[in-house]
Amino acid sequence: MLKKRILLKIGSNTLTKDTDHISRGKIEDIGRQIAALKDQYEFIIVSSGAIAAAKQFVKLEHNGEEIDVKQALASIGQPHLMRIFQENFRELGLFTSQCLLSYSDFEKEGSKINIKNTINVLVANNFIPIINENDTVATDEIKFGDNDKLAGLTAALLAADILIIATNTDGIYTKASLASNTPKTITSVSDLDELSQEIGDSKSTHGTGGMQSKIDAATIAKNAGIETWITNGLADNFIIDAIENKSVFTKIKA
Ligand SMILES: Nc1ncnc2c1ncn2[C@@H]1O[C@H](COP(=O)(O)OP(=O)(O)O)[C@@H](O)[C@H]1O
Ligand SMILES: N[C@@H](CCC(=O)OP(=O)(O)O)C(=O)O
Repeated sequence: MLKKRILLKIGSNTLTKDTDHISRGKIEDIGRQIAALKDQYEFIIVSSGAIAAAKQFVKLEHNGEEIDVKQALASIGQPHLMRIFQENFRELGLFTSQCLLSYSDFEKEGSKINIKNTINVLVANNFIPIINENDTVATDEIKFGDNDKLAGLTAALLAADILIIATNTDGIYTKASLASNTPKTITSVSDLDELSQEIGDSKSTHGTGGMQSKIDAATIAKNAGIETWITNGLADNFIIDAIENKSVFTKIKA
């Protein structure tokens, strides 16, 4: 049976479960679901969380918002993040690998071919590629920190069937419901311009992109014929529940 390919993007807030620490429990929850689904689905992960991982181990002299400090934190945290993935996934019989990519790589035909070939070899050999931005070389101009777009570009390049963006809300809420503090999810939509009208510019503690960047990622996916699901990664079993339609999330049709 031909497996469906899922590109799973995990935001910093999902990985930390909205705390100051990377949650081993959440990484285990994700691994357990991937293991349960592995006969029908193959997974490629885009994971944020390098900066969040570093903050749990170090306090740099300048622990500010400067781009070079964030880049240094990402460099410190990325190996810790990968170690946590590796330790938890190995217990479940899953193998992981790391790919660090830059936006500029998606502008070079040669690099795109290499990314595609490498990841296809990894997946064919049952390794789960875990992708993050190559934060050391990223610059302000190419919008450092926004892994949603990276997930959209990767899903398109690797011809995923579904792009799942895990965040800390039950998908995208209507603006009116947010204003009245009774969040109501937009469950199915195909007009992305209409959807953008519903978005506020708020972000959560560790997040960088906010909801608009998830819609930008969905736009890239849609143009490549890929459906996007925006799901609540804080919930246990969120991937399987979305597949089985047991949870409330936003489906952006291709
Ligand atoms: N219409 C909306 N529905 C849901 N969340 C929204 C909406 N508009 C803005 N947001 C904000 O987007 C945040 C998710 O994006 P972000 O903080 O970047 O998280 P992540 O780390 O998962 O990428 C939500 O926590 C919320 O504050
Ligand atoms: N690439 C960096 C920043 C990514 C980030 O925070 O993005 P997101 O949580 O998807 O809004 C990291 O791994 O910490």
